[in-house]
Amino acid sequence: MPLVAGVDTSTQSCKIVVRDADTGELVRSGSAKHPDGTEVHPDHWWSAFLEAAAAAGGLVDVAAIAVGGQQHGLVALDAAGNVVRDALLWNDTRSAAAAEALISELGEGDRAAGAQRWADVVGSVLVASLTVTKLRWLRDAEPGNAARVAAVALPHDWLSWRIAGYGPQGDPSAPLGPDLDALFTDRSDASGTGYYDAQGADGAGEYRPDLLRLALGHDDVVLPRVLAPAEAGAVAHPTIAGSAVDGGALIGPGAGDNAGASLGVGMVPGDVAISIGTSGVVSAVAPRRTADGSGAINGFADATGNALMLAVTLNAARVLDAARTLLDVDFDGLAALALQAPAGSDGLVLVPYLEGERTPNRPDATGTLHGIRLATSTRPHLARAYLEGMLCGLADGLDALRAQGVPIERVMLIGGAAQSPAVQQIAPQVFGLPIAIPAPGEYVADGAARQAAWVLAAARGGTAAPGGAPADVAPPAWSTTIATTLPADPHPIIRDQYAAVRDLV
Ligand SMILES: Nc1ncnc2c1ncn2[C@@H]1O[C@H](COP(=O)(O)OP(=O)(O)O)[C@@H](O)[C@H]1O
Ligand SMILES: O=C(CO)[C@@H](O)[C@H](O)COP(=O)(O)O
Repeated sequence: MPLVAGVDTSTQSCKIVVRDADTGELVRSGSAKHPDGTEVHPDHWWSAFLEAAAAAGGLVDVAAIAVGGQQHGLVALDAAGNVVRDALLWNDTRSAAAAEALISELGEGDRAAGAQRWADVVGSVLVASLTVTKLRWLRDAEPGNAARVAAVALPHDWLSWRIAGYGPQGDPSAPLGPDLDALFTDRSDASGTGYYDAQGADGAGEYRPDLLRLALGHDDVVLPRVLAPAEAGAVAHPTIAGSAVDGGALIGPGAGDNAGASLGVGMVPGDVAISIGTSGVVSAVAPRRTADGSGAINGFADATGNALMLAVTLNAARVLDAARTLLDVDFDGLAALALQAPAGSDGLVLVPYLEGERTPNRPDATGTLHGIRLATSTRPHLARAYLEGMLCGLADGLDALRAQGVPIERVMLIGGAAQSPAVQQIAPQVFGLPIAIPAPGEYVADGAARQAAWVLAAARGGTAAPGGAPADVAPPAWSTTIATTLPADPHPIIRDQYAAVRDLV
């Protein structure tokens, strides 16, 4: 019974699951919080990882480990392996103007042409979330830091590198030192940078140094090696994981968190996952990505060789956190209040752009509460309006997927807020579709663990560690338990009144 570990270094926390590689059975788990904010020193991710590993009973006995993580965050390293500044996260909107500038430059002044060109080349129209826009912001706002950039990594790449024992020069927790060439990543996270074409080089994927140079002003930069789906990138340093296992613990390529979740719940074409975590994500796998010039759909890669289409909102679980603070209730209290008000909340509508918005691209927008009257000035109406507004943003994402011709046969609801009974009751009303809710779990970490088991199987098959994913070793067939299936319960009024207000913002 070999054990594998999966890590989710997400926006709000680090979660680790240890599973049986053969059966997928959960053996133990742990988690630790990340600090708030859209700008974070990566050392916090490292200490949260160590704390979560300790809470999970340690990692000495795992034979393989893989890391899923929040996408897009800019981890810019200097030649000594130090970060040149705190990492700018996916939900930091300061690079919105940089995104517009890069779009215009690729379109030679024609925004629509530029937007389509970015979508054609890297799968996505640029918004402030994407790493490439943060590099342009750095070039313009902090030229000294931009000049010092010797490598650009993403949160999951950086954490995998640290687990392998690399890190800043002189740091006792990084015995192998700052070898930048040892950085590695996978297609899914690389595809969210804005300088990686997941379908280029005859489908194998390739970096676009020309786009990196356009953004940063130089391309004298190490980029993490992009591994094949079941390829080991390194062996974990024995002080961190695998010391009790022959040969040490293999480190898998890892994944962007949404690709990790897709692997964790076992998504196939026709499945759509709606994740309500810090981000709201509507995602679907497909054989090839679309190139949506409207920008609503990001054409990323998944962790198995397919494409992963995503519509992402900045305002999801934290909208509900804000409602809890406002109404001074806990999770159950918020759900109970929301379910006391009728569908449509008697016309009270929240457009929930509490942190600006990414889809639609309104980085500077603020939220709006519309339709407030004496009769709707109640705690239940307010609670329900917050829930409905947040879900309407995701329903727009579903429409955008449909508009790209992505088939929607089964919808699964995941992420922290999917556990809310009010979300579970109101989501089928807003989406108008039946919804499957997997048993509560950490699906990004589970996907990473499944990848680790895949890497282990491939290595034992003798063909994939390191050097390439063998076509003959499939991901282990772990099953996902669907805890609840909810029938469609369409209440069109909710989306109709939201649509009437959304564009007034
Ligand atoms: N029962 C619940 N009702 C509503 N929100 C919840 C509930 N449980 C957790 N959450 C919210 O889910 C979020 C964390 O979800 P998660 O998917 O772990 O996020 P992330 O991966 O972005 O860190 C937090 O904002 C938390 O408040
Ligand atoms: O920006 C995206 C995807 O494009 C987000 O999904 C981030 O990857 C953050 O994820 P969570 O921490 O909310 O899970």
